[in-house]
Amino acid sequence: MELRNLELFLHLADSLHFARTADAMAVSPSTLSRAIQRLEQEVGCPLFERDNRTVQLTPAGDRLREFGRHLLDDWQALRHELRHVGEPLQGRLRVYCSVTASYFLLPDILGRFRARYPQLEIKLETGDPALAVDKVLSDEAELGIAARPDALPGKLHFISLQRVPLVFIAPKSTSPVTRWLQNEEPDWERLPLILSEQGLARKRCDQWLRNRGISPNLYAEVAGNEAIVSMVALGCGVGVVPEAVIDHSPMGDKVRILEVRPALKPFDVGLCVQKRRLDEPMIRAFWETAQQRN
Ligand SMILES: CC(=O)[C@](C)(O)C(=O)O
Repeated sequence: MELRNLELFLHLADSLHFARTADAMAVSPSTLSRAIQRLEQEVGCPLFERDNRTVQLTPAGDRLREFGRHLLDDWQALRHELRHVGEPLQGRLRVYCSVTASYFLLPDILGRFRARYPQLEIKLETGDPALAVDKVLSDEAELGIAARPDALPGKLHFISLQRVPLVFIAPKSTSPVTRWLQNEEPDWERLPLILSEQGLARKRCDQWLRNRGISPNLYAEVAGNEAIVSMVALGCGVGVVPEAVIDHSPMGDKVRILEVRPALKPFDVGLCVQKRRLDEPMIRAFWETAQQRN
């Protein structure tokens, strides 16, 4: 079956008027008649009932019309898809994450992504991971690495990459805070605390303190977890950070994890993107590369 004949047939099935279809499809009336006859031979039955004044579809014609529309739609879609296969994706993708995430979660995804799409430019912004979800929602970044919020905004897609415990840390060496840590139970009301200024870690810690009726002695509020490790290592106080931040900190061996009960709820760290932007080829390509990891 010739696709061109099918196209002529579909037009005629709508117009039910030979001269109009011949005109609209820029063929002579005899070419149109031959095309329809040919299709009728191929399907083995009449597609139209014609008399001198009217043209009507037969039930077989009706079926062929339905089939033909799907076929042509699929064909168009396939052609569109194939035309872009092999074309290298180009453009710029903005990714936002913490410095820590750029050490341990991003290289694996980014490495595979770069190998596949070398033409794409990645613009990486690092900062407080508490801002990652907002950066993505406000279109300041296409992708972000964040701890999964307790209530994930409906507009966001999230893939988990790693579970990361959220822990209290204290300086290893003797420091002014040591005296508040000598008893089995730290003196929570005196102990200087170094916390994130915002975000999930802060929320979980505030909740933990509240549940135990502790009014904390807040020493510093810090943007980004990396600096919390540094301040704790210097002996300024006790902090709360995701464990991965200690593992990748140059000061990591100068702090120790405090066993607390109940433990803080761990982070589910992953990649987020706006659902509505997943149709964009670059974003989709990154997303698929990230997903293949799991
Ligand atoms: C949320 C996140 O990206 C990390 C790895 O936990 C962090 O940097 O704090």
